[in-house]
Amino acid sequence: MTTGNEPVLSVSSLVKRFGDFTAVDDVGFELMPGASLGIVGESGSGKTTTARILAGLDEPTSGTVTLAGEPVVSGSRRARLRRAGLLQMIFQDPYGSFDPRQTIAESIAEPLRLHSPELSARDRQARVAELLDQVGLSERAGESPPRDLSGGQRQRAAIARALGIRPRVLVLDEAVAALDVSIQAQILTLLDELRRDTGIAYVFVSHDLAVVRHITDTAVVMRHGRIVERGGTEQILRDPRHPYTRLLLDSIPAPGWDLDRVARDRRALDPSL
Ligand SMILES: Nc1ncnc2c1ncn2[C@@H]1O[C@H](COP(=O)(O)OP(=O)(O)OP(=O)(O)O)[C@@H](O)[C@H]1O
Repeated sequence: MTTGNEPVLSVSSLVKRFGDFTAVDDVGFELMPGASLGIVGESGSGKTTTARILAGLDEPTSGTVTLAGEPVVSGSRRARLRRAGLLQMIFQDPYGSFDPRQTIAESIAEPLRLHSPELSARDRQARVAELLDQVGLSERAGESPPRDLSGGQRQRAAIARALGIRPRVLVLDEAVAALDVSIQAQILTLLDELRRDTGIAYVFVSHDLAVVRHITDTAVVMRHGRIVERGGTEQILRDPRHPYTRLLLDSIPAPGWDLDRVARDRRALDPSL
């Protein structure tokens, strides 16, 4: 078990190769209980591959992941269950992860059955009701199949399902990218509240710096599989050190945005372009 002073998640010297191609190159970071870390970078920078390794969906070529003080090992069902109990992942579009034949409430109950077999049917039902309430979904939404829910409601349902087993870490991969801006704001506010109320920690993968600014305290910037900058999110965004981070910031359309300058800076960073 970890205490408040030990990281709930440690990632060290992580490498992932696909054939000759290195998608993740010597990545390391730590996450304290209740903290929120952003992983930012352009498409193809290795963010999703890193997130998938954390969740056990991909095996690293080398490197280690330690969760709640325990080195993560792959293999047995027991080990997978243990990892899932500590760390859950939320994707951009959770639609495919819901069984279309089940109601949302049934989908939320499923992991409880697996991870908390001691719960009676009645207690499980009560826990599902509590989870729906926690993420702001009505009882009626709980009785609906996933197709009847909006994108924002489905993301709330995915969060409820992930929270059910009380994980220590939630990895969110572009979790609000597919939502309208106003719905994005609602989900981000919900995530803020949940973090405050439960002490859960987030790894928040996003290409959207405005979103990362809202939801994270610290961030790492990835480029070509490597971390090129790390630190407090506000500080990185206010005073970026690496030219690539500056380029990411300059690429956000804003009043006075200079497309030519962005293109020039990009060529300076990547002469092959
Ligand atoms: N299974 C795979 N086989 C081969 N190459 C892969 C595989 N998965 C990812 N890659 C490559 O690894 C690189 C990093 O991909 P990754 O999805 O981690 O980046 P990303 O920063 O999350 O980008 P995006 O936001 O577009 O998903 C990309 O060049 C991608 O093509």
